[in-house]
Amino acid sequence: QEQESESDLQSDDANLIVYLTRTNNTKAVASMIHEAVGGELIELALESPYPEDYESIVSQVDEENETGYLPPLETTIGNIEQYDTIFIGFPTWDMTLPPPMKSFLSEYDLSGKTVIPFNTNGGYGLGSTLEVIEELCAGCQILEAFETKGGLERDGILLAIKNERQEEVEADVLAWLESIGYSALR
Ligand SMILES: Cc1cc2nc3c(=O)[nH]c(=O)nc-3n(C[C@H](O)[C@H](O)[C@H](O)COP(=O)(O)O)c2cc1C
Repeated sequence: QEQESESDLQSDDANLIVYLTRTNNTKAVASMIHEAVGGELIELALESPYPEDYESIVSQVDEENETGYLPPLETTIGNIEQYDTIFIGFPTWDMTLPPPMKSFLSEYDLSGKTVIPFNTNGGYGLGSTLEVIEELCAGCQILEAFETKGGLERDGILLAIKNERQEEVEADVLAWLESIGYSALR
């Protein structure tokens, strides 16, 4: 798999960029970070994918949040100990952290690592995502998060981070990386 060959190529690199995306806005930001800082890029996939239909996913996520259900991940990350820094990317769902990212943080012990959140949302911001990350990530050093407006599936806006918007977000990402102490590799 691509993920494995990437890890071979970049085995010296201690960054992991793991992200969840549905309509590819968060993926666009993940790619920008990857291009800038290198490392391994992994998209989270579920054993049982969410429904395509928007209303159906909204009610499923709502219920998962209420019951605290952690959907099993299909993605496995071998040898997580090798990474010092883990960028975690996610959309805002239901004004909180999406259940699959809760699954990831619950499944892997990231204590002692630097965790760097990044997010896209429909314009309502981070909600309680950072508080949930703090709870699930005891012993992590959590750096300042990146947050930007992506799509708004409710209103039929899917991938919004493209064309001029992509350039705008890229400039913001690079400025943020610099502010948290990363200078871009390229
Ligand atoms: C199930 C679901 C719930 C969402 N809830 C919110 C929300 O509470 N607040 C918000 O600003 N955007 C919300 N959105 C919009 C997404 O955060 C936004 O479109 C984001 O850019 C999607 O990222 P992606 O393209 O990487 O999937 C929601 C989207 C979905 C699919």
